[in-house]
Order: sequence, then structure tokens, then C-alpha cells
Amino acid sequence: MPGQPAQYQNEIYLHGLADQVPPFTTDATLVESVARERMAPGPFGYVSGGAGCGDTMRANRAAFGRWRIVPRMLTDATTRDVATTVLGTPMAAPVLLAPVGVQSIVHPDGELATARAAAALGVPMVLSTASSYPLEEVADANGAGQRWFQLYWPNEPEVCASLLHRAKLAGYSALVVTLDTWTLAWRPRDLDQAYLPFLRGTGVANAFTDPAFLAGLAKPPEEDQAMAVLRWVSMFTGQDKRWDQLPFLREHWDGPIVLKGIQHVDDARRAADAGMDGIVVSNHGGRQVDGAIGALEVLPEIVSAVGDRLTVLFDSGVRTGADLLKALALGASAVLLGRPYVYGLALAGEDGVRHAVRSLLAEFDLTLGLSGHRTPADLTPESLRHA
Ligand SMILES: Cc1cc2nc3c(=O)[nH]c(=O)nc-3n(C[C@H](O)[C@H](O)[C@H](O)COP(=O)(O)O)c2cc1C
Ligand SMILES: CCCCC(=O)C(=O)O
Repeated sequence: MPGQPAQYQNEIYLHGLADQVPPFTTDATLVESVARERMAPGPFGYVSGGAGCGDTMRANRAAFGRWRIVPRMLTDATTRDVATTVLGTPMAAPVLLAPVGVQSIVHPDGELATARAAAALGVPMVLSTASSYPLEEVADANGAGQRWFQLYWPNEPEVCASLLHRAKLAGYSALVVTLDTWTLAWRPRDLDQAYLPFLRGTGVANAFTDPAFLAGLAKPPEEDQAMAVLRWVSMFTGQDKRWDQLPFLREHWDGPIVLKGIQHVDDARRAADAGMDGIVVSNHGGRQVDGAIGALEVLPEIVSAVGDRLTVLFDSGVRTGADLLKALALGASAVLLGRPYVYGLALAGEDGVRHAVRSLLAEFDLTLGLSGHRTPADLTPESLRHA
């Protein structure tokens, strides 16, 4: 991404939104309503929906509202520098694209478009185990970009080892192990529409290209697709994992390991005790436990308990530049963007992802400067007040 992120603002003022970029809003809090009009109901419900009545999704947003930025004046913030390095990965801004499975349900190019956009933006993408393209093809599309691999930890060790081996060979530099989704929550929007992408054969690309997975099938997927899909899905269902099994992942992965879905300070301590390199404080965008605490609420206590022992990342509910600033001020090293870039993908493919992320980064850059900060490292809890 050449120059300051906020140059995007000038491009838009000078040339107009429709000339430069896909003609949809630069406001990530509104893009969902644009997407609702243009997306098919099944995929829209799947992406936008959460667990139960959506209480946790609302709590995620409300938590941001309770922290307020307190701007400082006459500071040196004319030129900002938002680039950073997290767990050895350089990034143009403290942002990664969150692992989101089954992206071909919103756009035929799916993760390939996301991978190209991420490379152009200079931000890493985290590829889901449940991607709609094989991890090697996504790596090719990402090219010289930065990429991490998200693991849904299969209950067959050979398949797990095989996926990790493939991810390493394909240049994924860090591993994100998602702990909060060992079964899908009660999701009324998907239940009402009987819409589950996996059972329709999406999100199985990494299985159907995996030698260890294929070796365990009685019949190849071409002969019995339904059985193969069920086997893949059942491989991730069930809570058979415990803290003492983390060394298995270390044996099979020599890069950084990050545990995603941490919400309790004691779990954060256990991750640090287990020698993990990082955690993502996250409630999966409110898609798993309805009635849960807003993810940002638990960030400060987790940072103060383990921030000196591992890297703390954050997601769930980030929609604006101010949200990003707040999460960083409360101690996150970087933030994972979820639904906003997926709506960008749905609305305009690769260009849509770029537009959605550039808009958010431009807003972040301007908010950072106007509140008196030059770099993300200048942000501290003192930049905020809890209201
Ligand atoms: C449609 C969709 C699919 C997702 N798939 C995955 C996944 O495959 N693996 C994973 O770890 N998280 C997955 N997530 C969760 C995201 O990584 C992230 O935690 C969440 O989107 C953050 O919340 P936000 O979208 O409200 O910002 C998914 C989220 C959405 C919206
Ligand atoms: C096996 C679940 C993958 C998708 C996912 O994480 C979600 O829908 O939230």
C-alpha cells in the first residue's frame, strides 16, 4: 500500500468514489445494510448472523462504545507510520484479515480474491481450514504476501499433521488454532433457512486435496461426496482436546502458534504457561456463545496478566478506525478484521476487499493523527477513558 493509508481519502475526494473504487460505502458500520440488499439470503444470513438472538454481537459493539478517545493537541502527528511487525510478520498496518471459511458462498473467487487483496494491501491474511480453495492455490494467489494458517484441529492426528505440513510448505508462517468452535452454536438465521455451507459441499477443498484425509475414506469423494463431507465435518466436531495436547502442535509446527478464542484471563495464563506465542482475544464475532461478555471488555485484564509473556491479538466487532485505535490502546498488538472485508468481497470481489480495508485503514490513520498520535506504539490506555 503506497504512502499513507489516508491518501485514499484524497483519491476519493479528487476522483469520486465510483470512479476509483466499487461504489459502495466507505462506512464499515453501514456496509452490512448494503450487502443485505445485494446478497442471497442464505449467505447473507450465514455471514451476518450470530449465536442465538445476537446478544453477544451487540455486546461486542457496546464494549467499544464505552471506551472514549481523549484527543491531544499540538503533537507531532503530521506524518504517521502505522507499519508494524507481529510474530515476525511485517504488516503495512496492525491489521490481519481474520480466518473466514467458505468464502465462495459470497463470491466465486472466494479466498483467491481475498489473498490477492491482502497482498496488495500489505496485510496478512489468515486462511481458514474450511476454505473453499485448497491452501496451496490460495498461497499462489497471495504470492509474495504474508499468510498465516488457521487450524480447526482435526481429531485424527495424521490429518492434522498433514495439513500442517502442507501449510508450512506453502509458506504460511504462523499457525492460529481456533478453540471456540468445536461444534457450531445455535444459529437461528441458518436454522430458519436450513443453510449450512459445509453440507452443501463448500469448505471441503483442503480435505479433498489431502492425502491423509483421502486415505481414510472407504470411497473417494467422486464416488460418495456426501460421506466424504460428513467425515470432514465430524473430524472437527467434539471437544476431545485438552491443554496437555498442545505439545502435539509444537511437534508438527516450527513457527509461532496462536490460540484463538481466548476470553478468560486464566485461559490466557494457561496459553502462556503452555509456551504459546500468542492468543487472539475473541468470541468468534458473537457466533458461538450468545449472552457472552463483549470481547473488548476482557482485553485489558488479559493484557495486564500475560501481555509481557505472549503476543495479544484481538477480534470481534471491529468496524471503524476508532475501534482499531481502541483495541490497540488497550494492548492488542494487532487486530483481525472479520465481516467488513467479507461484505467487501461479496459486493465487489478483490476490489471490494481492498476498498473495505483501505477505507478502514484510512479512517484509522486519520483518527490516530487527529487524536495526537504518530504511531500505534504511541497509543496507551491513557489515550482512552472508560465512560
Ligand atoms: C462467515 C464467517 C466465517 C468464519 N469462519 C471462521 C473460520 O473458519 N475459522 C475461524 O477461526 N474463525 C472464523 N470466523 C470468525 C472470524 O475469524 C472472527 O473471529 C470474527 O469474524 C470476528 O468478528 P467480527 O466479524 O464481528 O469482527 C468466521 C466468521 C464469519 C463471519
Ligand atoms: C467449522 C466452522 C467454520 C466456519 C465458522 O467458524 C463460522 O461459521 O463461524
